Amino acid sequence: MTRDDLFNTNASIVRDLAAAIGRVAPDAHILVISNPVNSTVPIVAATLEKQGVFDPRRLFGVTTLDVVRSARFSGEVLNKDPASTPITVVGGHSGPTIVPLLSQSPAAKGISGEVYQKLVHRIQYGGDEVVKAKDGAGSATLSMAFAGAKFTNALLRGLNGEKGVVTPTFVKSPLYESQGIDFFSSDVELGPEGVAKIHPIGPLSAEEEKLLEACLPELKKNIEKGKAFVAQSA
Ligand SMILES: NC(=O)C1=CN([C@@H]2O[C@H](COP(=O)(O)OP(=O)(O)OC[C@H]3O[C@@H](n4cnc5c(N)ncnc54)[C@H](O)[C@@H]3O)[C@@H](O)[C@H]2O)C=CC1
Ligand SMILES: O=C([O-])CC(=O)C(=O)O
Repeated sequence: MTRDDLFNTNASIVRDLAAAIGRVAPDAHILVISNPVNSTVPIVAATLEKQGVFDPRRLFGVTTLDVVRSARFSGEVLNKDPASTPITVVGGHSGPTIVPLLSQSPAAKGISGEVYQKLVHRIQYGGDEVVKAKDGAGSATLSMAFAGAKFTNALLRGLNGEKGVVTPTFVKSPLYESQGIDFFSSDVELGPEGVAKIHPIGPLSAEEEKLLEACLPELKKNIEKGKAFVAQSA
């Protein structure tokens, strides 16, 4: 079971929730956790667009668990407290679309070879590992609660006017729009309106260039699938 398999169940639920939000709370900030995030975020956007109330500053796909896993697993490899190994993760939220930028971390940039390959694989497939282990009984409940709270707190700090609150999140983004990929996760500064500034992804290592190459076509498919679902909905 991959996150994309959840599409058939979750797409209509997310669409209907988005339509209700558009009707009764069009100014709400919407934090989407339901999978597949790469498709459900475009579904929310397209639904709100249909209603004429979409504000891209207020819609977020929660990819924080990938950031939490990256810090945790890198910390294990380096034998360091995860708090001291923060990692930016860009792209989307499923397998090959999850691109951890270890080269940008002073602590993790030296990890290489087989250890690097295994670490990246574990970050990309950590969620699937949990889903398999729970064998039909749900997903990463507690760590998602932690990640959801972490992202929500960051957003609330930004909304309250705190400066310099920056974290990766999957938003409507200009970074790869020219390639038909108009949603992307990268570091985003959060401010009084929600999205204040979308940061570029910065310098990549040769390995990360390859990871990004694998990410983009998959992400494009996932986004298009979400949009097509709303276009076909009555
Ligand atoms: N973004 C992320 O990093 C993560 C996303 N997830 C996603 O979060 C979602 C929930 O995961 P779990 O809590 O493990 O699943 P779960 O199966 O334990 O819980 C799903 C809940 O949704 C309720 N539900 C079903 N249909 C509904 C409807 N039409 N309206 C309202 N509620 C409804 C069910 O009664 C159940 O309580 C899944 O889509 C999962 O893939 C989970 C972990 C991490
Ligand atoms: O795959 C799932 O349903 C859960 C998930 O997103 C994760 O743990 O990252």
